[in-house]
Amino acid sequence: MGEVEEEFIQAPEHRPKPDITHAEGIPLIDLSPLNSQESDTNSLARLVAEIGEACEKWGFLQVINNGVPSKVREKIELASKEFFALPKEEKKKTSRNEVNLFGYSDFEITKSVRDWKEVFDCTIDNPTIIYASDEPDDEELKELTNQWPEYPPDLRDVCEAYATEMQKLTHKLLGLISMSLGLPKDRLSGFFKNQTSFMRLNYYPACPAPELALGLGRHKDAGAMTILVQDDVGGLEVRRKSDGEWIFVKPIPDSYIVNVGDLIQVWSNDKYESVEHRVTVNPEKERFSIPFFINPSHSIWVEPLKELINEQNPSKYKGYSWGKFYATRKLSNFKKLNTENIQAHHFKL
Ligand SMILES: O=C(O)CCC(=O)C(=O)O
Ligand SMILES: [Fe+2]
Repeated sequence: MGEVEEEFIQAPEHRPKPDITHAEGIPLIDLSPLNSQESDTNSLARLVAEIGEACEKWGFLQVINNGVPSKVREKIELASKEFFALPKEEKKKTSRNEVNLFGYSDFEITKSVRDWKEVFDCTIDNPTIIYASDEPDDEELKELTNQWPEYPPDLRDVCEAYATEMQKLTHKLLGLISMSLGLPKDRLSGFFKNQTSFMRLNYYPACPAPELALGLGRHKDAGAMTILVQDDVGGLEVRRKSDGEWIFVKPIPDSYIVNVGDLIQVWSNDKYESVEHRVTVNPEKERFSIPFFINPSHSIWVEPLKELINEQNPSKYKGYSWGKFYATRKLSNFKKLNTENIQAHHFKL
């Protein structure tokens, strides 16, 4: 076991399997009905039904003809490679810390095991408002802004251009998800005014012990929804709802992977579940990915949507403050936790 340090080694039951199962099932959804001006009501209704089915059966889907220009994606992928290729001392000039929660880090722990990765985080709203502390009664707020490295000099511009495109895609998807729940198109979008959304550049270096370590341990995304772009190396695995099997998500050029996060699970009162996923590493190849985490305002109280609950389908959650949840999560990056990190399922009734 000497090939990687102890802190990266997963317990035997969480190690990747040598024979990966390829996902035929993760639905591939064509968003072109949204792009044409006079798209007929039938094609839109079909799209809404496909989205609903994917959210219910998989919690994951991939979208093509998504309206995101390839150039915007190519530029951020290139800039990300340039940034992570820099010497560690250079990258560490933008290290995130308890004051600056956004920036570079080579240290993240998921479910008590260290991930084989480096990240660069930046927030979307400038500034982003969050609660200053995780104390329930402390109303003090603080403003978060980004730190940008000197190299590559265009990193800020390409991230901002990418974020603009992701916002457009976010609102298309939130509209489709709302409609698929039988709700007005704009039912969810209001939660995202003064959002706490952020994006991350992920770098998974080649790993000498891919059978022992993971690039990112099993987890669910705590926010509303995530839109991810991955390169052609592959490594993302999703836990299939039907049988709990880990399924490899095959890279598809120009597609974006979308997954339901814990908040959509709560809002939909468990109709759409947030699904576990993880990232395996490769002995020869490094891998890059870019998740865009869509999170509501710190002021949002999270609970099942009233229209979706009734006597037959009572609320499955007690409400919680997104802002306090988020502050607890963000600050926990800088604390050594002996207990499980805060999770949406802790609010289950
Ligand atoms: O790198 C990936 O493919 C997945 C990343 C992810 O799940 C996350 O950062 O939450
Ligand atoms: Fe994730």
